[in-house]
Amino acid sequence: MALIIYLIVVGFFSFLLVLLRFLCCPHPVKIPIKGRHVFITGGSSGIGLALAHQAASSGARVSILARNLSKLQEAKKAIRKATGVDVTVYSADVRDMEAVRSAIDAAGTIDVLICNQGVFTPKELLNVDMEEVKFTLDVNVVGTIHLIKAALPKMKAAVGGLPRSIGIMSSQAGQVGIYGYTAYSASKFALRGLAESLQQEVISDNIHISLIFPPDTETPGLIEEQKSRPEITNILAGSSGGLKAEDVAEKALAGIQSGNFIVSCNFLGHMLSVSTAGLSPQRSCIMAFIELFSIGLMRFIGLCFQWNWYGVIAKYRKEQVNKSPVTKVDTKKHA
Ligand SMILES: NC(=O)C1=CN([C@@H]2O[C@H](COP(=O)(O)OP(=O)(O)OC[C@H]3O[C@@H](n4cnc5c(N)ncnc54)[C@H](OP(=O)(O)O)[C@@H]3O)[C@@H](O)[C@H]2O)C=CC1
Ligand SMILES: CCCCCCCCCCCCCCCC(=O)[C@@H](N)CO
Repeated sequence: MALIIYLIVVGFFSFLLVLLRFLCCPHPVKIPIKGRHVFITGGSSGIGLALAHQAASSGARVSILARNLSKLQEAKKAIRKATGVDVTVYSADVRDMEAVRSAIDAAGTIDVLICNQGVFTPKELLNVDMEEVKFTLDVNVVGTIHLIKAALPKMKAAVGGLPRSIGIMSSQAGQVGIYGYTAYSASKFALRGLAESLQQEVISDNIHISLIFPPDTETPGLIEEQKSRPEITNILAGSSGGLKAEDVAEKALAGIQSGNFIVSCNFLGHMLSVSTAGLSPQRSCIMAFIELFSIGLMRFIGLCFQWNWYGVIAKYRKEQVNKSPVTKVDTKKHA
């Protein structure tokens, strides 16, 4: 009897795995980077610089793009010193379509395009002026669209041969909204819509999209951000811990090379990705299997996180009210 139950259970799960393997689209793919052209934006600092180092030491031909030429030259020198590889640098602002187009035309066909540039000014929506909101959306979203539009024709035209990839750097704040990230989260969530639609448009050209979701990562950008980040944002963003730029670069490159659509960088990140899987493509039948059986539990854990976060927000609000005598009197008057 026990043997029969065992066989039924094993048979059911094996059948499910085979079914998922058939269902999961697009199918798994491997994207080699050795000897191929990897073009990284924001490659002069933080995560982009770490990506450039690692791509160069994996034997790729690397190009990096950013605005500041002297920072680019510095990065080039550091990468040459560490790896012996000479990267090509392009100075351009991703907000400027013409500048992007001429950099990408000069670079030649790209095998792996990593749109990693990004800006973040954490502030409550009422404290951020429209200039800053538009700047964030322009660099993070419109800039990424400029890059892809400029690179895609040549990537598509290179028919046959090895698969190509477009990596897009989102953030865990592109999977869940976080206090203080109204503009930033809007920009990072936008990249998901872009990535999901684009994957359908380019799959027939053997081009594969990876969307990367890092937690707080030690970079010059984060140091700058932390000078003015609201305390509540610090606490909420801190829920996912922190990583070094090298670790994020390693996860991102591994995810790109495995052709994963969603690339998470730490354990909570994997949980976050399962709980926000939605209708995004899933190439791995094993991951689909895990999602199928754990999404309910992840939703429960997610609700616990929200409970904790709303508690933090309420506590800070109360402290603020207590600190300000005027508000205190006002509250009493209205009670
Ligand atoms: N650090 C973190 O905690 C996290 C970061 N991320 C994301 O990772 C990416 C990289 O972040 P991080 O390494 O911290 O960033 P940094 O601030 O350290 O570096 C940003 C890079 O982008 C370039 N850049 C900025 N604006 C433009 C522009 N308009 N045109 C071209 N290049 C530009 C910068 O060069 P220059 O100024 O010379 O143009 C620089 O090379 C971003 O998309 C960010 O949102 C996601 C999650 C966490
Ligand atoms: C099952 C549920 C699990 C839930 C886990 C939730 C943890 C979410 C934390 C979100 C952190 C956002 C950090 C953004 C970092 C960033 O992009 C800035 N540093 C700007 O660069």
